[in-house]
Amino acid sequence: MITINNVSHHIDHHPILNNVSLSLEDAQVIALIGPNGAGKSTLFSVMSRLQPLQSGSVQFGEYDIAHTDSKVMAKTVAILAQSNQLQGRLRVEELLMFGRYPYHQGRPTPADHQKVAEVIKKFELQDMAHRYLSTLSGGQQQRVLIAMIVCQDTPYLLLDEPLNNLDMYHSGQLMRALRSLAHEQKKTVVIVLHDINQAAQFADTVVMMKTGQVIQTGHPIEVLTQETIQDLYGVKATVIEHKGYPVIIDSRV
Ligand SMILES: Nc1ncnc2c1ncn2[C@@H]1O[C@H](COP(=O)(O)OP(=O)(O)OP(=O)(O)O)[C@@H](O)[C@H]1O
Repeated sequence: MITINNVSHHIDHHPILNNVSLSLEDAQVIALIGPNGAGKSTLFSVMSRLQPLQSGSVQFGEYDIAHTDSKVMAKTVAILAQSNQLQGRLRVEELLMFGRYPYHQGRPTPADHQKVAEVIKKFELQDMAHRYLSTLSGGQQQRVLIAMIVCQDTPYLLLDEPLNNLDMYHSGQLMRALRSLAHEQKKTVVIVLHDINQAAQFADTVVMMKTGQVIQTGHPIEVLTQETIQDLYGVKATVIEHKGYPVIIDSRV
């Protein structure tokens, strides 16, 4: 369970997060959606301790982020930030092994090699496993970064806009892989998504944020309505249902 209680955050006296409280069950895919500047990345930064917690509390299972050792946190929460600099002189499999660092501390064991091999297969990276990161396309680099996060094998994963640069095939493949991590391996996956239809199709829970506040939380079919889309984005949309999940069409023409 992720428990966020009354988290507020200011930057230079400007309120960025305003009393955010959330209780999110484990073993599900949670999509965090909302307009640009809503505070999604800031919430992730605070949750993953990239920015200090100014007020309130955040707990991942039994671990309160304010009182948990960094080594324990590294085995509890993994984050993909919105922008990442990759060291080009590393090969793909070396980067993935880097994700295992909290376990091997620089001396990989057969179990670490096995985990890396498993993730390479799951994310269909076999053809590029030996290539240098500098030779990969933007979308390929993004897929490799996500695979590294998954190698970290934490119960909680926070991914900020993981579909950036991914084509239709790889977006769907990634969302399915994340869903299988959540439902089969009982990981809790929180993803910031701008593609509202990916959230509608693949998330178990949607959290809507606007101006630093959570305005709605629930199953996609309950919360992704014409009214909430209008409220969230100021967009007039048509919402239809397909196989039990909503499909949102921008009806401004
Ligand atoms: N270092 C900073 N200094 C000043 N303002 C900041 C800083 N970082 C973020 N902000 C502001 O905080 C607000 C929330 O930003 P944040 O990046 O969390 O939004 P977001 O919901 O992730 O947006 P996007 O969808 O555009 O990535 C924005 O208004 C942003 O301009």
